Amino acid sequence: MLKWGRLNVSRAELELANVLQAGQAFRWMVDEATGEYVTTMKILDKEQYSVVLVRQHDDNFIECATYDSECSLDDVLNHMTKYFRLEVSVQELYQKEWLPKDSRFKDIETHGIRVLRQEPWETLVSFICSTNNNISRITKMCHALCSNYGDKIGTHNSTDFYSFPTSNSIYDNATEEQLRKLGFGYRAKYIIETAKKIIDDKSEHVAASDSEYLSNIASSSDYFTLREHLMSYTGIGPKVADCIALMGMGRDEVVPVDVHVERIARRDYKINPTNKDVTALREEYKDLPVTRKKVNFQLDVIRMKLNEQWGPYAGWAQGVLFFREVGGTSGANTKGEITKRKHEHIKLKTPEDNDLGIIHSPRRKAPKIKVE
Ligand SMILES: Nc1nc2[nH]c(O)nc2c(=O)[nH]1
Repeated sequence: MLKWGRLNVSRAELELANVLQAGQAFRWMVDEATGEYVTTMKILDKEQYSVVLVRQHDDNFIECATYDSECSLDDVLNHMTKYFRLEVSVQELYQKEWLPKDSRFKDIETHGIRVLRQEPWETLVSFICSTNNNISRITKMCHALCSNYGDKIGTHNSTDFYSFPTSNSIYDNATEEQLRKLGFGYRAKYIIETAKKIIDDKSEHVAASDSEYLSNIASSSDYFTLREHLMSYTGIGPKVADCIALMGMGRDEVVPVDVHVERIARRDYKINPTNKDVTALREEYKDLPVTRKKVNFQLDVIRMKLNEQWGPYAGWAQGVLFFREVGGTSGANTKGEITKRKHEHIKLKTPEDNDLGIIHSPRRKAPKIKVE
């Protein structure tokens, strides 16, 4: 029998549907009959994964539970408080940080969007999968990694749930050919090479796990050193590195810039990087060889200017605008299907160029894609 515990949080601060399956996290499955979201995670600092459930049947609280009898309800609630970053009030950020600095926020609702604090290793691999990809396919890849190379942790309503595989498990068991067959395309090579490099890095730094190693790097590095390090892995460019820093390492000020954010910056903020801006950045990065090679200087000027515009939680402001810009999302359900759907409470827009491929017309019927 599951025991559910409550976390007091309003829908304005957290709307599960808009946060768990909208481009930040890719392993939550929704049970459409009950509205419960299910995944596996390492509760607090436990080594093992547990099956975790969350639901939101009230406007003022969410409920959380686990099948893991070794975890107390308090452990689950403490863990989920950290995962959802409930110490941060988005309403307060909106009123005190964003609105005073940026009058455009007058017309912007936050829709219960907040930035998650996910496991660094899982975030890193998920965002390697996100390159030139859409949410359906990223979700499918993350589930395929877990069911092929992770450990079975438990079952909920006849659906099996797996751990996210370690770098060792991926490197020892996966081949590039297998990953290609599972639908990873050119990212197959990136994942295997990154797993290998993390294994080498971990052994050099005596870290117990992939995430511990990455957390140590994050906590001892400033933003530029961290990004330089993340971009030293195959398949990680500046946008992916920034997503990992923001959503997997708690770097709240970081603004990932992709086509959507570039469009917002140029269209709504009239940010058009000049040669002078670019030259200044080139000078700043002269001792960062990976950054110099991988960064797109124009986009990096945009990153910097949006960071200045929105302040210490600029990454959260990006999350709100990113969500608004892309308009729709996709997520897995516990029947093993991935379905497209519109965001909660917002109107859909017309798609233009969209590398996440998640804008869709409200009139078009959403296709169902099987998770293998
Ligand atoms: N909030 C954001 N979510 C994302 N998902 C994804 O693939 N990119 C982004 C992003 O830039 N922001």
